[in-house]
Amino acid sequence: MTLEAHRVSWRRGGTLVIDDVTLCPLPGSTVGLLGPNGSGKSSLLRLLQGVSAPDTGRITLDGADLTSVRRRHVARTVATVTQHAETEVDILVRDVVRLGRTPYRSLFGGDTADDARAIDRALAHVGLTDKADRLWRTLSGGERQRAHIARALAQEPTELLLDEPTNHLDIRHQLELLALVADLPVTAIVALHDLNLAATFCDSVLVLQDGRAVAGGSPRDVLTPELIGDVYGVRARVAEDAVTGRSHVLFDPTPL
Ligand SMILES: Nc1ncnc2c1ncn2[C@@H]1O[C@H](COP(=O)(O)OP(=O)(O)OP(=O)(O)O)[C@@H](O)[C@H]1O
Repeated sequence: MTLEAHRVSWRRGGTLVIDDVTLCPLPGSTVGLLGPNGSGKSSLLRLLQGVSAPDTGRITLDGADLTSVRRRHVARTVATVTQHAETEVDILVRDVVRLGRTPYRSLFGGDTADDARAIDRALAHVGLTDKADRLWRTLSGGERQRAHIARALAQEPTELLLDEPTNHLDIRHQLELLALVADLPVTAIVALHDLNLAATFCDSVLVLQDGRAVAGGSPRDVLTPELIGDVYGVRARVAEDAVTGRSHVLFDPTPL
């Protein structure tokens, strides 16, 4: 399965929010979407999800225009974890995760053995098995975030779109979450602010600035002091970790 953006542009309220962006992830890879606040990361994820359609260009799923693919197929194939997906309704954690199985349901069916297995596996993956029967609103922010990830995993997608999934998470859970995503047999596109997490877990990164893709490739090639200075307006040094060979970004608080 491949979910791709081909030269997509999207205008909102007179602004070109996405400007001629192409993204063709390698199947199974983890792609980091980087860029400052307002650069278009969430907007590109919306287009990839099919929630909004680009004004020009195409989003394709396995080569077919996303607008022509059956909604149920998209709902099974593409899972999304967005920010601000909150509810105060009294619902159990397990039921939140169960929502991921909705695209597999028949109109009158209850849980199948496959549903139960997928829900249990997803809860275990994010370390929430022991909280499955808790009320959702009693979870901490980080636990809620992990429950959202579990919902997406229960869907058993081939494409996973995540918008700043490490928000709210402590460092251990940030690392665990991205390690989990990177190891999943899915193509994951992850909007991230933390350049070091991107360098550690992403196979490739796409950097957006004012809606345009200004750099793309391996974190090592893309995350240079020049690029970070140009795009984020901060002074940085980039070192190579002697053990992993991965880039490590060190920020200098003095202005550029
Ligand atoms: N409906 C809209 N009407 C007008 N402008 C919009 C609309 N939706 C998004 N924008 C603008 O598009 C730009 C990109 O927003 P987007 O949320 O995609 O950025 P982002 O990179 O995800 O930002 P952040 O890192 O702050 O989450 C912003 O300037 C935003 O104000």
